[in-house]
Order: sequence, then C-alpha cells, then structure tokens
Amino acid sequence: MSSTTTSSPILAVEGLHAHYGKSHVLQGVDLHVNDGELVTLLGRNGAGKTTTLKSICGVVPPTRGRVRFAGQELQGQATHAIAQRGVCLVPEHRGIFKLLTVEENLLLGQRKRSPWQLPDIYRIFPRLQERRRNGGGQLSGGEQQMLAIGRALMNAPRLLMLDEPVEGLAPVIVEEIVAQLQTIKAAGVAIVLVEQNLEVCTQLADRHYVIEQGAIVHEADNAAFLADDAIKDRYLGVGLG
Ligand SMILES: Nc1ncnc2c1ncn2[C@@H]1O[C@H](COP(=O)(O)OP(=O)(O)OP(=O)(O)O)[C@@H](O)[C@H]1O
Repeated sequence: MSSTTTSSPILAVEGLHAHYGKSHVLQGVDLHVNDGELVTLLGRNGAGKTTTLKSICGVVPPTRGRVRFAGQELQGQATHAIAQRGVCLVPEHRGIFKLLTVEENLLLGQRKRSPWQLPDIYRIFPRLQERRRNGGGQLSGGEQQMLAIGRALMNAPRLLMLDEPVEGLAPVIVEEIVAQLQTIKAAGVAIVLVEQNLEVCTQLADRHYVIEQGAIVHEADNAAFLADDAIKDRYLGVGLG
C-alpha cells in the first residue's frame, strides 16, 4: 500500500467492525482523512461503502474499533452529537423533506456559527435560490442533491461524507456538482466520497481507498490510481475510458 504523510488526520478510523444482526459487514476498516483532503471510498456493490459512512457517523453503531475525529472518539456517541462535532453525511437518498420548501429544508440544517449561511448556499447553487419557494418534492434529482449538500453545509461540517452524489444525474448537472464540490473542498472542508463514477472521483480526489468484503484492500494517491488499470480492473471491474 502507498501512504501519504499523516501529520494529524482529522478523521482516523481503526479496525472498524459493524454488523446488521448476525451479518458481519465491516471486518476491520482502517482509513484516515487529512484536514482539507478529499478521499474516495470505492468498491463493488455490497462491499461495505455505505455502511462505513454510516458507522463513522453513528447511524450504524460500530461493534468494534475506533473512530477518532479532530482528536475525539466518536464511537459510542449519538448521531446528533457526532453531527454537532461537524461530521455530516449526505445519504444516497438525500433525505429531502418533500412537503417543505427548498428554503425551509436549508434552514433545518442551519447553525448560527456556520460559515455557510443561506446567501452562501444560493451563491454556489443558484438553482436553489430560483426554486427556494418550491417544495422539495418538486425538484429534479440534481436539484435535490444540491439541496442535500446545501443543507449539510448549513450545519458547519468539518467533514462531509457524500454517498453517490451524482448517481443517475445528467452530465451537465454532474459537472455543476463536481465544480461546487471543488469549491467546498477549497474552503477547507474534508470530504469522503463514495461514488461509482470514476471520472468524477479522479477529478476530485487526493487519495482513494478500495474496500472489499468489509475491509480496505488498496490505498493510492490519485496519480498512482490513475496510472494503475490493473487495480481498477481487479477491484472495481472497470477501466477509465
Ligand atoms: N439494513 C441492512 N440490513 C442488512 N444487511 C444490510 C443492510 N444494509 C446493507 N446490508 C448488507 O451489507 C453489505 C454492505 O452493504 P453496503 O450498503 O454498505 O455496501 P455498498 O458498498 O455501499 O454497496 P452499494 O454500492 O450496493 O450501495 C451488503 O451485503 C448489504 O446487502
């Protein structure tokens, strides 16, 4: 495995295990994210990507292992306490309240001390401002994703975890979301990205992890990952066109 300097990672996950009932899904996940870094978590369907994100933020409480964030242990803490520390998950199904307006959805995430307030969200996603009085249920898939990201930003994240944010979206919308993830990263927010679209992953990431059967099997920086077709083929069953 290649490795980068790890002066003080904002997130350090060590030996993380998680179960669904008797099903032992995470079998010792080790990964870290440095301050301001964007890392991806890649792997085939069912490998444990979503469960890793959910275990970090306490939605699926880990059964063993450590999650250390900004110097504090998160395992065993309630999800709202973890969110208050600045760990935000944007789930695959986005969690938009369909009967609330766009603006009401955004305000649900609001924290006064967040550097991201309504005007900031509308600046990076002008479509949300245009649609601010529309119901969440009236939005396109891309607009819902922007809303989910915007709401997470209102919560002052130091670590944003995104689960398949561009799945099923039109290429022009994917470009818009990629550009704004670059803006968010440039503002210093660390990001963990789970995404099947490898072009998006390699446009954005500093490093990549590959997970297989609930454990990390490969780590590479972006340049090494791009150069290594065998890894993409072996673990992901795809190549970059
Ligand atoms: N709520 C659940 N109850 C029981 N088993 C689950 C549950 N959620 C996921 N699993 C199982 O846990 C394993 C890991 O699932 P997970 O969703 O973490 O994988 P993933 O890598 O995110 O896959 P995908 O790309 O398909 O979303 C799979 O075998 C899945 O069937």
